Amino acid sequence: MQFQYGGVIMDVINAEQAKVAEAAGAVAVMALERVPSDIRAAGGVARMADPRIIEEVKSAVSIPVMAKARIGHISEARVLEALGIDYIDESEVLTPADEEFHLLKSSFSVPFVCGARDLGEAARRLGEGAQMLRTKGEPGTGNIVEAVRHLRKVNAQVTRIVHMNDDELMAEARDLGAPYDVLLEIREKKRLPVTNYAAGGVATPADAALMMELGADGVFVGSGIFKSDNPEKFAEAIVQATRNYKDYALIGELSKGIGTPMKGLEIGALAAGERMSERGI
Ligand SMILES: O=C(CO)[C@H](O)[C@H](O)COP(=O)(O)O
Repeated sequence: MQFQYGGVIMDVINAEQAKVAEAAGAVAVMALERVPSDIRAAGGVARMADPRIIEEVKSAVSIPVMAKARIGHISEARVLEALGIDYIDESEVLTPADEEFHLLKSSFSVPFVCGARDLGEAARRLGEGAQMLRTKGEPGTGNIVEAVRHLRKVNAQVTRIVHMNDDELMAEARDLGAPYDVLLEIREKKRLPVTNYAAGGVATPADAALMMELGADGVFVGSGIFKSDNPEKFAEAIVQATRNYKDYALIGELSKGIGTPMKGLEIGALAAGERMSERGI
């Protein structure tokens, strides 16, 4: 299953939030225990959500339901597969279970989305069988700067390999730590072979529009909606802004009096080890 161009996927922690997301026009919801800014605040180990909550979310909406498993946590992923979830996010937002190996996603019947900061990470996740990508950004910060950095980087690297000959491509595969056949496919298609949504730090309608402007196929939003002071309004405005990202007058209207966005975090203020995007590379 590939998600539509211009779609928004929203993190939700219960059935009530899932209904808000569906009513706003989200193309899918992501069930998790806490949104990333609350995961940061809580500290400790972040795990797969309670299956009961996942089932409640599944019963509350008719759009696809995703859920997160820890990186390399084969058993969490198998449990989610058995629950009949539509997509699994092998996510750096949760505490990694395995610091060396990602899941062999091609051995599952359920599709996976994975995060990447650059083309090497993206190609490795595709080589393992991911069927959707997302640039990582820095989740739970409400700060778009890392999402911009990662999206620009992946796109620049794709553009670079489109112009390479076969010898150059093999050396690039070596340098990126990327499977050669995945790079061949990207060169042939002149883009990533799967849908790539931007994630991590989208906090306003204009942030979502910026991701589309920079070439994302859609956006993931978690904290930016449910840690704002008006989740319904933010959810609707972010969906509209993502779909109509070139309609700047509309985005201005959507942003008027929308309320207070989530409080953001300066990336430089994060202590060593607090960057979720550095997990699972
Ligand atoms: O991991 C995710 C995507 O799969 C989260 O949905 C996303 O990163 C949320 O970040 P934020 O809370 O900053 O919107």
